[in-house]
Amino acid sequence: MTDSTVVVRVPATSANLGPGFDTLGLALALHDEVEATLYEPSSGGSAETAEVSVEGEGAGEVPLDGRHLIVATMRRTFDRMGLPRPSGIRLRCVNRIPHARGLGSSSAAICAGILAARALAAEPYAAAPRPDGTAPAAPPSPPEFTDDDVFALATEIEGHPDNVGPCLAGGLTVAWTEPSGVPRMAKLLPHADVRPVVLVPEHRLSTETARGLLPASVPHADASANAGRAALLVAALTGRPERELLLAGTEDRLHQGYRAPAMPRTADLVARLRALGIPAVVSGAGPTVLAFSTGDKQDLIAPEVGNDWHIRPLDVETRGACVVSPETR
Ligand SMILES: Nc1ncnc2c1ncn2[C@@H]1O[C@H](COP(=O)(O)OP(=O)(O)O)[C@@H](O)[C@H]1O
Ligand SMILES: N[C@@H](CCOP(=O)(O)O)C(=O)O
Repeated sequence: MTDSTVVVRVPATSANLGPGFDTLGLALALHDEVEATLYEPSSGGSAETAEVSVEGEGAGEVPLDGRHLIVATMRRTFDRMGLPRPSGIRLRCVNRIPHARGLGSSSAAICAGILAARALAAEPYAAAPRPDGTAPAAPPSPPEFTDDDVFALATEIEGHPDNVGPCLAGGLTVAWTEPSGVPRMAKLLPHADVRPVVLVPEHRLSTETARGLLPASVPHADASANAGRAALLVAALTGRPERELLLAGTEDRLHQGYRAPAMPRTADLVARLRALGIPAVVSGAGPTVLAFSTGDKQDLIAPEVGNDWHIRPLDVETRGACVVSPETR
């Protein structure tokens, strides 16, 4: 059986955008690339094997075996598709999205794994034995695994849909959950004058830690304030951006304040930028800061940012995650 390979390209994302906790997200033109191959191990495939190489962000840190997030996600996707797991998965990862900074690296990895597995399931592959050692059934023809299925599985693994939505669809997404538990999203395109700048610190904060700081309930007045700001922000981002509207539309009372003790330098930088009239928020669960640069205030950002932070103006990624053939990489 010949090896089959796909290359998947996935963007960074900035979630929440201030008031849109677990709802709003924006795709950014900073990408990870993953080359995924299904192969038949020379040992004859007595067990599931994985070989991973990583270049760039996370190199020397993430596991290089079956615990790697993309490998684990690929196996889970084969399970979900009702197909036998492949016996060998080889990954070559080129990572540009910083880890644990609030730029959706885990969501990008999960989306990459699901899209790679879906694409590779379309070709014949060597399947691993069942856990009881018996031979797997011949892979049936791949089932229909829709884009909605991809979004639902990625949300299930990631735990929230606001990074997964823009990672898969590109642009600005509004995500919500149906009463049945099914996640949904709507995609919008921000106005071409929307210019995101991310301010990325060296230090990290895991999303899990940041979520642990949130209270179980919030005052009704705060929920109401955020609903109004989130609606305003969608209008401000999709129309010609006006700084005053972006500033008002990026106010939040639901998560940033509660999380500030875990990222005091981020909270301080957001407050200083906002005092200068620059719409700034915590990107995702932090500690990166996302600012919307408007021509007149752009030069005020750099002097506020310390030397150990990277200032990165990034375009909005309008297309989202995609499978590209290895030849056109
Ligand atoms: N490309 C990747 N390959 C393997 N693991 C990854 C990758 N990207 C993220 N991860 C895992 O996810 C963790 C970061 O996830 P998280 O705390 O949610 O932060 P982020 O805001 O970057 O998504 C990393 O420390 C790593 O364990
Ligand atoms: N809504 C989530 C977003 C987390 O984004 P990440 O990029 O930090 O993973 C949250 O605020 O917890």
